[in-house]
Amino acid sequence: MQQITEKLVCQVIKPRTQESHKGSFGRVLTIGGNQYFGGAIIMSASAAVYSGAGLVTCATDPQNFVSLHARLPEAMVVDYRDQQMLAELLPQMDVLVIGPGLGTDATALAILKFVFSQVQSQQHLIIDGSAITLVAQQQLTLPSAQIVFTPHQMEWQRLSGLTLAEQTPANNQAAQQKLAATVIVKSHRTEIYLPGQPAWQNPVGSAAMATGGMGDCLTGILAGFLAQFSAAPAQSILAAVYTHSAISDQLAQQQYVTLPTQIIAALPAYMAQMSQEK
Ligand SMILES: NC(=O)C1=CN([C@@H]2O[C@H](COP(=O)(O)OP(=O)(O)OC[C@H]3O[C@@H](n4cnc5c(N)ncnc54)[C@H](O)[C@@H]3O)[C@@H](O)[C@H]2O)[C@@H](O)CC1
Ligand SMILES: Nc1ncnc2c1ncn2[C@@H]1O[C@H](COP(=O)(O)OP(=O)(O)O)[C@@H](O)[C@H]1O
Ligand SMILES: [Mg+2]
Repeated sequence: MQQITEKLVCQVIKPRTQESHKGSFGRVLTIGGNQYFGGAIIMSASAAVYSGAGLVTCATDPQNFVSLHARLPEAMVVDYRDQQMLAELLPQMDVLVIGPGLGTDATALAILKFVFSQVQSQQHLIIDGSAITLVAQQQLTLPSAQIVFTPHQMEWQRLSGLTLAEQTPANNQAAQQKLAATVIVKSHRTEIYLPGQPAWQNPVGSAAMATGGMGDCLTGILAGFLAQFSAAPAQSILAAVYTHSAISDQLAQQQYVTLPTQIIAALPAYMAQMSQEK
């Protein structure tokens, strides 16, 4: 299996063009966070902002508006039940994230179906957490879009029908081809299945990352990278997966556990470091 390298990350994270503005670095909408899981979508939106997305909006339960603004005043908010507002916002977006903390109730399903009905074929759609569970349970037809699934092994079992023991590279690749989407199967050594490519493995990361919210954080990094490094989406996806774990490894030199919020805070410095390496 091909291993992602730091060199690949440096090829993606380049110094920014000075003649630029927030519109140059992409628009992201993160959708999720019910009344119980607000933290998940706050971490996703935060990771998108801290990894450099130009403009980030968060569609969530209004109960999360105050905490989101307190943590992340850079983000705009919208009520995820407000279909009229969502219909206006969606076409402006380069990247959509759906699922962190969305839950699997009727409200969540209605939001997911609405987003599937509105997304356009050129838009990147990152499907995570509860949204993966809903796609699997409800056997939803996937829309035409640039889809990236980010399941952990249990979510991948729901989506692919493969038990953990059956999740071999060959079986995973066959299941990914059936879905006709990019699939990031998250584990200790995460595997990335991109359409038309041999599989990739992430060689970095450790048990210091085994904390709730770590995958929510990854969705935001993926969104930030896809939004601003839009010329090479496959490379951006690989670089985002590596960056998430490499930052944890740096922090883990001094820490027993590395929190998603600490990885988010360290994103700008890590990206500056990578952008300066030859
Ligand atoms: N602060 C928050 O608001 C948080 C909200 N979360 C949200 O909670 C919802 C449910 O997601 P969960 O993942 O907790 O629940 P799931 O029911 O989808 O899966 C969790 C179970 O899968 C098992 N598992 C097996 N292999 C695994 C692997 N490689 N990685 C992770 N788990 C593995 C674990 O034992 C775990 O108990 C999602 O929408 C998620 O985004 C979680 O991200 C946790 C933090
Ligand atoms: N032991 C580990 N070694 C390396 N990476 C890990 C380990 N445990 C968790 N991770 C990483 O943390 C993330 C967990 O994602 P996920 O289970 O979706 O978290 P959550 O839903 O709580 O946000 C994945 O990127 C996974 O690869
Ligand atoms: Mg998750």
